Amino acid sequence: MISVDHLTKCYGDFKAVDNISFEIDEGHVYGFLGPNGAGKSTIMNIITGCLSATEGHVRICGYDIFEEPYKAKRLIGYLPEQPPLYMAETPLEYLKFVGEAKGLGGKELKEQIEKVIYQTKIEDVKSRLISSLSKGYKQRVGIAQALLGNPKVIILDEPTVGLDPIQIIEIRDLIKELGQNHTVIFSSHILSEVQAICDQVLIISKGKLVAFGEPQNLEKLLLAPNEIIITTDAGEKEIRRILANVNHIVDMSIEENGKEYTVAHIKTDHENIYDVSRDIFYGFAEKGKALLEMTLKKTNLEDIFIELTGKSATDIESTESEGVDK
Ligand SMILES: Nc1ncnc2c1ncn2[C@@H]1O[C@H](COP(=O)(O)OP(=O)(O)OP(=O)(O)O)[C@@H](O)[C@H]1O
Repeated sequence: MISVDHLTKCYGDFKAVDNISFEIDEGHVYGFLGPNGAGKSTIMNIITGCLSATEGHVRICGYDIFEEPYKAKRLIGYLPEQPPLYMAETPLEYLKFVGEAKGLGGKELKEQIEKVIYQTKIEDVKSRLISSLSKGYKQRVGIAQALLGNPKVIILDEPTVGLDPIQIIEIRDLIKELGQNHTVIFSSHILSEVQAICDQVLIISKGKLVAFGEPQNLEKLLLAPNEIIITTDAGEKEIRRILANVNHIVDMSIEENGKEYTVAHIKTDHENIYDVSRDIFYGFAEKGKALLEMTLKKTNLEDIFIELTGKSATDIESTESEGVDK
């Protein structure tokens, strides 16, 4: 349904999104999880056609967002981080305005407005000025405008930020409900939130996609080793040739130190690092090159985990063993 292919976005010299690729299937709730500044909003703004990309492609149901923006954008409803609300209007007036801008009119517009007001539970406030509504209700009005036109995909950028705990629960429930009839993508920097709502989670850090998987495996994904360090007697060119045939390598750096061996740091997004280390082993064996040493290491994923949860792996282990003792 959504295909993101080698997407990169630079702001001047700064790479906010770095060569990201992923596929989104129909009918699930996807969470973009990452610390502040990870690049979540930038990716969402590009997917929705609000921002250009430096490199790469985004296709919505086969339509390229840059080449066929009209067809692609009709399939998406978007709530940006700052909801584009007109404070001096009522939700009814605002939804009429947005609906008309989306090409709706007459009976169809009236019916759709009634439907989104019902779905987002804003019936009681529909005739009050938006400026007088609580943050939670303003967010609901923002979601209502995204639903107009019945788009297949709903994209919500940090929809629970700034809400009180009760409003947060209500918006999370609403997202789950929307997931029954739409493909929903939302962003968050709260691990427990995406664990509670999503079918699939994409973890973004420093502009890179560092993990993609089911929420129940998230902690495992974040705490698993994701770097393989090899020492070999092959040279840099040969290493690159061999590793080009190994899947799930997302990054590598090679130190050729002028001695008879070379050290390569290889990063992988595979949830089972042994599948990757096995392929590397056979790749070198096939070419008759010795692997003198191979080490598996956790890199930045544990730091991301700590940033998202405030807990370290040791905290998690001690909580688990406390649970066992009881
Ligand atoms: N217009 C811009 N010009 C320069 N840098 C930008 C611009 N917009 C975003 N950035 C930078 O790009 C990086 C990614 O920003 P982005 O807003 O996409 O992150 P995010 O994951 O959505 O974070 P947050 O949750 O804090 O909004 C940040 O370092 C940010 O400062």
